[in-house]
Amino acid sequence: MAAGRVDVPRKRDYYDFKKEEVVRYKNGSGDAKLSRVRRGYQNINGCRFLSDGQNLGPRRGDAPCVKNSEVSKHKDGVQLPPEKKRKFSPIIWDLEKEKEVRISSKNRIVPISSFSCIKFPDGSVREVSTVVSDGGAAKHSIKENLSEGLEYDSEKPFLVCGSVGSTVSKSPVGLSASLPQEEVGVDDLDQVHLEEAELVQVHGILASRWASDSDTPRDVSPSSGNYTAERGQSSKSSTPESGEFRRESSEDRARLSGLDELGLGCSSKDEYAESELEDDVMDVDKSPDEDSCAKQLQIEEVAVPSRSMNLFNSCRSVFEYERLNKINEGTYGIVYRARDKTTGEIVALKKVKMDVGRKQELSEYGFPISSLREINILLSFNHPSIVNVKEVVVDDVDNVFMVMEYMEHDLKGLIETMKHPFSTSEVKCLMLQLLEGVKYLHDNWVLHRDLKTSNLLVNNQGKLKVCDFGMSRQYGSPLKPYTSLVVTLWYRAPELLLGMKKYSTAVDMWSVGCIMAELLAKKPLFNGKTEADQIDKIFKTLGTPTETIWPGFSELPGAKAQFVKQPYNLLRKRFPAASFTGSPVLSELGFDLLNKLLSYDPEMRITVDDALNHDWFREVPLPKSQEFMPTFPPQHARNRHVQRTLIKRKESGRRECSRVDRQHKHMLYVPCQKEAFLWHGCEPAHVQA
Ligand SMILES: Nc1ncnc2c1ncn2[C@@H]1O[C@H](COP(=O)(O)OP(=O)(O)OP(=O)(O)O)[C@@H](O)[C@H]1O
Repeated sequence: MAAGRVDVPRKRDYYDFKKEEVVRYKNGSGDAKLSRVRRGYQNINGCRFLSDGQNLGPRRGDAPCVKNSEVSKHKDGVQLPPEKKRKFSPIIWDLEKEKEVRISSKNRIVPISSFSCIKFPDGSVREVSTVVSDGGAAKHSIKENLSEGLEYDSEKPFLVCGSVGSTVSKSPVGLSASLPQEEVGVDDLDQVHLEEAELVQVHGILASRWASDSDTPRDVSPSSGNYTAERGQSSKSSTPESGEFRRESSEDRARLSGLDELGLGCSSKDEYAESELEDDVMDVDKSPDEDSCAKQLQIEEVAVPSRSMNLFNSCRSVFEYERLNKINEGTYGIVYRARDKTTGEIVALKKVKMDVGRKQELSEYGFPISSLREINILLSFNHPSIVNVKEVVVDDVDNVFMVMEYMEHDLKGLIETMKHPFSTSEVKCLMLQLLEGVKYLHDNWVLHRDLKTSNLLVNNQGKLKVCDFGMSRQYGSPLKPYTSLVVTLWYRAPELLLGMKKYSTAVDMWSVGCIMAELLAKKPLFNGKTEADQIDKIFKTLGTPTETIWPGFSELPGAKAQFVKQPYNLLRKRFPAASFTGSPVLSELGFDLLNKLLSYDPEMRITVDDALNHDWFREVPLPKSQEFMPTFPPQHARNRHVQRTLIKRKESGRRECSRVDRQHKHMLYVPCQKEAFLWHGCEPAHVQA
């Protein structure tokens, strides 16, 4: 944690129920703090205060109260999120800027200019517009002194504190640094798009914690390309950046060099860090000056020529890799195993699907937004429990591939093929790694929103990594309404099923609970076929919620329906302490954790930090160490086994695979697809999927 920063129990600050609101107030000293009014008390820095000032202390399970003096403050005394460690900062999507930055799917050229507000060492904030035309040197002008009327001195170092990025491209694909906030859901892509487009109307960036973070600094800075990489893990960046995974070309460098001469860059890392701090505060309490800066600049943007930058232009070619076999296919990507021709390293190549269900994304933005989000987030993240994306490569027909570290299995496939469930100590090992990954996401203000066993990769070294960030998004304070059409049905939290729009990290924790149960039982916990069926299954096991156990439940949009009346929580029956019937057994502590992960009230649901500290991980059997985790034949080998079986069948004259081995059903699933057969020189006509 950075000096002066304090971890705050965020989930308690950002929920939005009818009876409680996240509010900001200013105390006598002018310090603005996040607080919440609920059930007669305010939550300030983790302590509950009655209206008469009496301190009730922290809530059950909360960390001790934070003293005011310990609270990290910026100039307005606003609490700051804990320091985040990243490879570098992700792009921020700004719906407000959508029109300016929208990528035309036809010509893929987006005219847009960039600007920045700069903060001088003396504290004054001024706006600088930057005009970079193709091939031309950068020109910029100081539009106005926004705060104190000080003279601009280009010799002085300064900090850049806010901007709207810009980017353009020609082939193969153009991407914008300021991308809109629409969501891509699993159920109905278009609907999700429209829904979030409507809901997240204004201030895409500027209104959120992430919003006001600077991007143009790096955008316009000559060191922009290297700077973020250099900062590496030490950067808690909540900043949008254009061209993050772009390699800086000599042309770009030349184009940007003029900015350097004029001092348009961060002069030191420390200053940059300070500027980020500034941004967080600006985000929360944006001054009219800053507002006017933004407005002014929006007008400016229309008029000035654009800077042209192609994010994928200098990507390596996919032909640097030898494609070995198809691993799996998801909704948004086809994943192949491949070998780096130069190093011989085995990698996974995820080809971004540009077709199915993505028409609207393509016509609107020229590139699937969910894939861009995934690329952006994964490139910026660096954690042992998050799949590592090494680079992005392109082919000669505009296909984009993510090059990821190769993992032999996904948990879903493993669970389906294993004869016996994981042992308790193996489940603990996997759960700890999963929770570490989720903690990293939540600490970095990202919701995964699609945690499920098929998105958890496992290798033969016993490592677990979270993948598939197509549904993930950044969140902040205050919460904004997001689509509830997220998370694959079986792992979807009840608040999402009931239509809550302002949700937060608890949705991921529910999914973690479902995953824990699945690991123990070797089958999904709630496998509903429709949303109604899913709710029904949850209520039948956990009991129908009431206002008492879930305050605010009855006010949720979906709560008006007639639900099954089941007054008891029957979860323990499915996970007894001892069993003679083959049910998965779970100790008191294990059940306590599972029960807390599956709490109805998202506010009461256990946080990732508390889950990681749960005593279940400290009781025997202790978590197995990774090196002692069982190994399994890799998926492609299992697929090859199935291929051989199918080819044999073909050779023996059988026209169809009439008998599908239940145990290997999932293996058959992949090779039964046309592409896999063509790959292996087979014909799909001989196989029934
Ligand atoms: N790095 C990897 N190494 C090995 N296999 C992988 C890797 N990444 C993904 N896979 C396999 O590909 C499958 C699909 O990947 P992924 O979930 O990223 O695609 P998707 O199209 O986003 O899927 P979804 O339909 O869940 O949205 C995974 O379930 C896993 O089996």
